[in-house]
Amino acid sequence: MTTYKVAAVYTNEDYEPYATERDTAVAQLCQQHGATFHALKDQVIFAKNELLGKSGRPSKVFGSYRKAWLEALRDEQLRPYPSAELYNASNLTKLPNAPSRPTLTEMGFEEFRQFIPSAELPPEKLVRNYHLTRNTPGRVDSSTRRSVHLRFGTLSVRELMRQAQELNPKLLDELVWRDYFMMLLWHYPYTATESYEPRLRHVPYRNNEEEFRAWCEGRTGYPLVDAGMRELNETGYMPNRARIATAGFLVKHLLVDWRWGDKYFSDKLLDYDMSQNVGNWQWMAGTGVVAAPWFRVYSPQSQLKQYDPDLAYVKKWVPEYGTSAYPAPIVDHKFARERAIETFRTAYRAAVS
Ligand SMILES: Cc1cc2nc3c(=O)[nH]c(=O)nc-3n(C[C@H](O)[C@H](O)[C@H](O)COP(=O)(O)OP(=O)(O)OC[C@H]3O[C@@H](n4cnc5c(N)ncnc54)[C@H](O)[C@@H]3O)c2cc1C
Repeated sequence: MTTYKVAAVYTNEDYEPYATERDTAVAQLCQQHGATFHALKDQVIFAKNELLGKSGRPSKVFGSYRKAWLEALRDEQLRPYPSAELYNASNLTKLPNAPSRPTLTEMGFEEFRQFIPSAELPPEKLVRNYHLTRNTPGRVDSSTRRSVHLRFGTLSVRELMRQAQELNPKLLDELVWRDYFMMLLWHYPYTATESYEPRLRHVPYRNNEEEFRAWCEGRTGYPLVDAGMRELNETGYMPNRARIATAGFLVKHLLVDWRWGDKYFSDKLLDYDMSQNVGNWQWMAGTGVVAAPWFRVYSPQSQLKQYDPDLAYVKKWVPEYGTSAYPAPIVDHKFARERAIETFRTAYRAAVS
């Protein structure tokens, strides 16, 4: 600002609390220097205030939000922006004495070889079958694997939405969830670190560190949970069905605060996105703006039978399953289920009275 005469600053809007604060500070700086500041919509189809309920607040029912989303959708909203054409040498002005762009190493990144799915649109066949395959973590083509690209903007959400709109409404639904959680985080930034549901802010979690470590390392003796955690540790990815199983198990079976799990996922997931992670963790814990009922405790064994009946997923990530090297269950399901319901119920009732 002091070196160049800046007329305007353009950026894409970002809803994370830190980003909101940062952009507010930059906007103020621009104002002080007579430059205009423009934060534009790019990462979502409908921005934070475009689809509010009658009360002027976000709807707390996903079905109502989805209905409004679908009704408001116009073809042009799913058209890709011509950014590749506009971003060319003749459109860019070279600043005299401009500092060179820092390299990734200079920014503190280290090289780490890891599988990254293609940034192209997923194959048509996969998208057509998505509703049939999405809950089978043992298949490599069970879901699109595009979350990391949506996270970093290396695939346009508009293009993926358009493909989903043409080929598979279930996939479109999942992408609408993404818009929804982004909007919720902007309106309720405190939910990044606090339960939305005030009656569940004082659940006496056990937070047993040894059990937490066993969960992190995939040593709980529940194979679907262990497979998910081991895949996460090794690849930085975990299929949605396994995220549900591992998150539910941590909060309900082990009674560990959902924030511990949220933090662990944030350290490990390549597609980590605060709005999606917090939204989903609070959903699983029963504490969110939208949430599964707090008394719902999934059985990890029933989930295994339902979603990995031939053990394809488990065999891939937990090769010692079925041998004496595999640990016994860290806690009995029936006992843990009753303990979780009782703990949550007591906390809930105490907060109400
Ligand atoms: C506890 C927990 C934590 C999660 N943390 C994250 C996270 O940090 N980042 C993240 O992108 N997703 C997160 N998810 C949502 C979901 O698991 C991933 O988006 C999905 O597994 C990514 O794989 P995919 O691209 O193959 O998804 P697909 O099934 O192919 O879905 C396509 C896209 O739809 C969106 N989507 C799918 N499922 C969901 C969902 N449940 N909520 C919101 N959007 C969804 C994602 O953008 C995804 O890339 C989390 C889910 C749970 C249960």
